[in-house]
Amino acid sequence: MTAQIIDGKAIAEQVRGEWKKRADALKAQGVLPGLAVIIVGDNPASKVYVRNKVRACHDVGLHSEVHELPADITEAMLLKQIQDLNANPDIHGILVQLPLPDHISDDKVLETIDVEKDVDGFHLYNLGALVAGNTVFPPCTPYGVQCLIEHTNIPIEGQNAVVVGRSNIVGKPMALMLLHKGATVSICTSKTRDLAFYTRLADILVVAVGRPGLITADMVKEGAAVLDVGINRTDEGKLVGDVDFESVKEKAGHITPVPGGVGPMTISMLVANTVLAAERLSGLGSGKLQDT
Ligand SMILES: Nc1nc(=O)c2c([nH]1)NC[C@@H]1CN(c3ccc(C(=O)N[C@@H](CCC(=O)O)C(=O)O)cc3)C=[N+]21
Repeated sequence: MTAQIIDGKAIAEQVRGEWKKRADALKAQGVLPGLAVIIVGDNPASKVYVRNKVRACHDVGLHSEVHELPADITEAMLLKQIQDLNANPDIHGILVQLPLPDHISDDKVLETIDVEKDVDGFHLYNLGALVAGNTVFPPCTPYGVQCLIEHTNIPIEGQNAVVVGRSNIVGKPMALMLLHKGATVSICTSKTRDLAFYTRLADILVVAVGRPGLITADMVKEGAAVLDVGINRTDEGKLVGDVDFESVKEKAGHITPVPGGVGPMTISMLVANTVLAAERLSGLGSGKLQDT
């Protein structure tokens, strides 16, 4: 079997179009959805991602602003910036780009963001709401993966889903979202004994570890949907995922490429969450997650 390649870029654009309608409705009522992105230091990859986020906001007609802070900023000063944005009525979404320098506590930063403006969904309250099945803001990357699965009409209910990776921002929320949609979910890590035993069970395989070539064709069930969240830069400067794309695409039913798969969707979901936040804070529009 040769897999259908899931065109994340095209689906991301379609999703952006859907959220643009909701943004336009808000704008017609005098509310311009606004996103503030804080970036600390000069990590080149972070700069690329932030640029993509700003461009997506611009495409949908949202306000966005980037606050570039020096790598040696104190934690207290960063927290003060967040508090100012919490209080700013023109800003509906706040995102602090990770990773942060070692002298700053990620936890403290994420807990300082107003829960209602936490468009990353990384605040402990929002993580807890997700666990309880009462999602406020779904974290953008797993939300994007779910959206890709649903747009491709891949069934979730009753299916075996395997998530490789257990981070708070991708693996764990991903597993919970699939669980809420009725999948039977296994969470593995790169250290799982006989990882292939689990991955071969998967009808839906989501990989978010950050290790190129981790998943090879022999580890994949014929016809499975394979969603690759990995982003790794090779020595030659090429971007690759965690899945050995060339071999796995001959066996899977569906597969996402890197680049052009999950990455662009992550950014569309950030746009979605910013519009949602603006609806909720203004009391206009439904403020509801749409079924993707
Ligand atoms: N607070 C926070 N929120 C995040 O959502 C967040 C973060 N920190 N830190 C880093 C990760 C990573 N991430 C990506 C976003 C877009 C692409 C993306 O646009 N990828 C393109 C290629 C981009 C390129 O050329 O490098 C693609 O896959 O086609 C990738 C990765 C968001 N993250």
